[in-house]
Amino acid sequence: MKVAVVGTGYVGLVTGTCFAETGNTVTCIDIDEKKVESLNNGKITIYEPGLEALFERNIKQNRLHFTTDLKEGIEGAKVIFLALPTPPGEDGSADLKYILKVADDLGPLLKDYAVIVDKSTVPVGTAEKVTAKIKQNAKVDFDVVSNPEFLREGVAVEDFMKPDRVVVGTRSEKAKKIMDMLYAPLVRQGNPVIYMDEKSAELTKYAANSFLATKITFMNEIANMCELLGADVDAVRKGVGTDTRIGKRFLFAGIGYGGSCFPKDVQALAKSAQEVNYDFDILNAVMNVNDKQKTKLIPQIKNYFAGDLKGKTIALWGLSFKPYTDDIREAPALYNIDELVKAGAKVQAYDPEAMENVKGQIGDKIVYCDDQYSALENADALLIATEWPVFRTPDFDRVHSALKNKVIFDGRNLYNPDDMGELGFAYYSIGRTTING
Ligand SMILES: NC(=O)C1=CN([C@@H]2O[C@H](COP(=O)(O)OP(=O)(O)OC[C@H]3O[C@@H](n4cnc5c(N)ncnc54)[C@H](O)[C@@H]3O)[C@@H](O)[C@H]2O)C=CC1
Ligand SMILES: O=C(O)[C@H]1O[C@H](OP(=O)(O)OP(=O)(O)OC[C@H]2O[C@@H](n3ccc(=O)[nH]c3=O)[C@H](O)[C@@H]2O)[C@H](O)[C@@H](O)[C@@H]1O
Repeated sequence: MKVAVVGTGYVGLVTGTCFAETGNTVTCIDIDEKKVESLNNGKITIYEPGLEALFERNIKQNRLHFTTDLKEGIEGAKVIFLALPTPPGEDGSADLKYILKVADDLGPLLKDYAVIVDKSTVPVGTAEKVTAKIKQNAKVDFDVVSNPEFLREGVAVEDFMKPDRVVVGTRSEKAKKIMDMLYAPLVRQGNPVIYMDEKSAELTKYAANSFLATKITFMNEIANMCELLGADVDAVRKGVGTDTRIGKRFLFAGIGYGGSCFPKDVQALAKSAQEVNYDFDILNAVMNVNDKQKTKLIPQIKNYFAGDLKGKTIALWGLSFKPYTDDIREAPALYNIDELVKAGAKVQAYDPEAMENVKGQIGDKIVYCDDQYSALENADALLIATEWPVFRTPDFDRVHSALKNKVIFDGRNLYNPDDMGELGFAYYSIGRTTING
C-alpha cells in the first residue's frame, strides 16, 4: 500500500519506517528542510534504539522516501497520517494549528479517495474539525480517522511493531477495511485493533496517558508518605504491584514524570474538562504533585549544605526525561538545573545521549562532561536524574574518591540504601531510608 506520513518527528519517523518495514511504500513529509535533507542523505534525525537499522534497510529497498513537498509526498497514497505537533497553547489546551494548517493544505491536493489519519494526540472533536477543513476544498471523497499512538520513546520500534492494541476511531466501513489491511502485520499475534467512534478514540489517548501519569503520581505520594512513616516504597511497590488488578508497571517512584506527552496531555485533558464545565479534580492534583516532585531533592541538597549552595559544584547524571532517549522535553533534570543554578551552584552534567539537545536549549548554563566520572571531578555531591543503565553499577570506589562530600542524591532509586551506607556514602533517595553517612 502507498502511505504518506505528514510530520517526520518521533512519531512520524517511527510510523513511516515501521510501515515501510511491513512492505508498504512510504513517503514522509516535513517542512523542516534540514531534517528532510539529513534523512535523504541517510542520516537519521532521532536517537531511537533499533530504528536506524530499519531506516537504512527500507531506504535501500526503495520503500522509504522523504520530501518537503506535500503534493509530491501524498501522490497516490491511500492512507495519509498526520503526525504533527500538538503543543500546549497559552491556556494549556492542545494547539491544533499544525494539524488544521495541513488539513487546509490537503483539501485541494487530494486526487482520489484517501484515509486521513489523526495520529497526533488531539482533543475530542478534532476529527470533525479536520474533516470540515479538508471538505472546504476537496473534490474527492475521503475519511478522517482517529488512530492515536501509544508508543513510548526509547522502545518505540518495539511498541509500534508489537502494540498491546491499536485504537481506530471511525464509522466508515471503507476506512476500516484499509486500516485493517495496514495493521494486520502488527496485530498478528492476537493483540486487537479496537474500533470505536472518532470521539471515543480521541479520548482514549488522553485517558491512557492521564491514567499512567496518575498511577506514577500516586506512587510518588506513597513514597513521600513512606519517608514520613519510615516505610520503604520499593517494598510497597512490590506488595501492591503483584495484585493483577493494579499491575507491576508504572509504579516506580522518582522525581516525577516528564517528557513531551504526559505533562502536556494531562494539562490538555484538564483544559478539555474545564471547557465542558467539569472539575476533573484528580488531574489538577496530579499536576500539582508532579510539579513539586520534580525538584523534591533540592531542599535536601540545600539542607545537606546548611542552606548554602553558593560555590558548590553538583555533578548531575542524566539529562533526558528518561533513559534510551535524547529527548529533554519537560525533563525533571532541567528543573533541577534551574534550581541549583539559581541557588548559586555550578552543575557538571553527563548524559549518554541528551547533551547536544541540552546545550542547544540552555547553552553554557552548565558544564558538559565527557563521561560520568569527569562530571564528578571537584564535585561536592552527585545528583541522579535519569536511570540510564550505565549509572546503575558504577565504579563506586571512583565515585567515592572523586566526590568532595561522599553524598549521593538519587532521584531514580538506583541503589540499595544499606549498600550505599556500607560503601561510605550519605544517600538520599525517594521514599526509602535516608543514609546520613
Ligand atoms: N513523542 C512521542 O513519544 C509520542 C507523541 N505522540 C503525539 O504525536 C504527535 C507528534 O509528536 P512528536 O512526533 O513527538 O513531535 P515532533 O515535534 O517530534 O515532530 C513533529 C514534526 O512535524 C513537523 N511539522 C510541523 N508542521 C508541519 C507541516 N505543516 N508539514 C509537515 N511537517 C510539519 C515538524 O517539523 C516535526 O518534524 C503529538 O501530538 C504527540 O502528542 C503520541 C505518542 C507518542
Ligand atoms: O503519548 C506519548 O507520547 C507517550 O507517553 C508515554 O511515553 P513516554 O513519554 O515516551 O515515556 P514513559 O516511559 O511513559 O515515561 C514518561 C515519564 O514517566 C516517568 N515514569 C515512568 C514510569 C514509572 O514507573 N515512573 C516514572 O516516573 C519516566 O521517568 C518519564 O519521565 C506513554 O507511556 C506512551 O504510551 C505514550 O504513547
